[in-house]
Amino acid sequence: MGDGNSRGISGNNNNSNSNRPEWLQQYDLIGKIGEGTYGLVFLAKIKSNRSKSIAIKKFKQSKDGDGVSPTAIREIMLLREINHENVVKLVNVHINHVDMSLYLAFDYAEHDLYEIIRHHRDKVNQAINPYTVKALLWQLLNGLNYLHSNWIIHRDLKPSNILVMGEGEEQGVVKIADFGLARIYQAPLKPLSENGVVVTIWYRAPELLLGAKHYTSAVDMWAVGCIFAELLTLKPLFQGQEVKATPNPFQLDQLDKIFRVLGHPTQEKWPTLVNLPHWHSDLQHIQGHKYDSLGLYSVVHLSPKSPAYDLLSKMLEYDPRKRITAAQALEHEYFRLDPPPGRNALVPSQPGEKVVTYPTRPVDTTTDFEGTTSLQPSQPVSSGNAVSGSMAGPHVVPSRSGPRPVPMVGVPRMQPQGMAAYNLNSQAGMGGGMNPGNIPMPRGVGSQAHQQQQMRRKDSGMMPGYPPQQKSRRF
Ligand SMILES: Nc1ncnc2c1ncn2[C@@H]1O[C@H](COP(=O)(O)OP(=O)(O)OP(=O)(O)O)[C@@H](O)[C@H]1O
Repeated sequence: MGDGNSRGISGNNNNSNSNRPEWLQQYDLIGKIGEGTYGLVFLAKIKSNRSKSIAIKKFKQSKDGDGVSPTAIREIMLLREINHENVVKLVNVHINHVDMSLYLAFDYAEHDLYEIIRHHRDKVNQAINPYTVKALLWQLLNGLNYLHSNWIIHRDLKPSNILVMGEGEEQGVVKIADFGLARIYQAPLKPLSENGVVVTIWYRAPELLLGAKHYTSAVDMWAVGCIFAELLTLKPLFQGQEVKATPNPFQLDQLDKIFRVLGHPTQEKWPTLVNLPHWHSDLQHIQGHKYDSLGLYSVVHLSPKSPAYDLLSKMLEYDPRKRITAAQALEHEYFRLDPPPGRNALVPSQPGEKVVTYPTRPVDTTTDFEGTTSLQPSQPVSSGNAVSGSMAGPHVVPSRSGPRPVPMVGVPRMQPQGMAAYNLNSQAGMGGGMNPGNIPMPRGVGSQAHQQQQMRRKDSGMMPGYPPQQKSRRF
């Protein structure tokens, strides 16, 4: 760890030369890159290696001010063991012991599927090429197969959680983010959905919507099916409207959207359906209404005989016990046909095919780690401190007066057995204090980025301007 704590979690260890916690001093904060259900995500640079970008996820406190429980910390420590090319690496864990707020530092990825899909739909108005779709899907399944083999169910897979590396050695490599956090969220960190933040239900499996108490890795495969369809059509497959005043987790409109496309689930096809709480409780809407299937193939514009359609329909199988697994999906014929999936998903598959340039992440430089302070852009400083374009995104950060010390007391004494202690000292020097202001930035950039991030959170997916439906194709 950056603080030399071999247990792999940093807390209040202060540098003797400074009253700032050591872990903060490893980073130059660039700005906020996103806001999720549980907190804010920041882009930072490691001071000793400015080509290395880090995404720091700060978990907001719940209204009750609950902190991080030992159980949550144990879960996080386990996540540090996870090591796979298609899963985003958790490189550091920091706890502010004063308010028990939690900071997780991950490897940074420039793109995600939400932005890639949006770029094709709203900017270039053209489908994602078949090779890219296949390579993205294969890598997603590869990472998921690894997580499932390690008994980790993601539970919240959606396009914004599927990251894709930008320029560099790993360009075009998929990284699954936010895995395993659902278990940490459960308690004691309460989701901000209780505070009015929108939580996407579009990728939620029908067994969850119908109140299944025990669920399996099949819930992730349902989400992969929805994402696969969205990569093909550039449009979310099942866009239900979330209703707050409804018995959790029952969402009638979401089920309605699913049933319209796939038809009404039957006990014949899904024998354990009758055991699900909401199948019983809502006789009028769920059992009473008989849906005629629109036909999935007509919605995704695939031939019902195509391997792509075959794979998709196996991912969207109602009965979770019959749904295809990640390991089985990787063996599917779709991946054996031309074009085969590759490591860099963002290169064209055909010679002469146009390379799509995706925009870099907008960075809101007006928000600091506390998530509240408005930073005033001021004098540009020496170019030696400027962030290089490709790594830092299109925007740079305003100067600001100096670091904001986070008081830290007491580190929880964790004794995780057999855990690889990650020593950030090998990557990041500890010299100097946090100095997020040393990077110049044009005025106004931060607020634009903030607006864009807000838009993204509010994006209901019902935006006008979808391109005309793609023609059927077989691949
Ligand atoms: N390691 C990372 N590198 C780059 N961007 C990241 C990284 N992790 C998350 N992000 C981005 O930060 C933003 C917020 O992420 P976060 O996971 O907090 O929320 P979300 O996935 O949008 O929503 P929710 O928390 O409700 O699931 C997203 O745009 C996401 O793509």
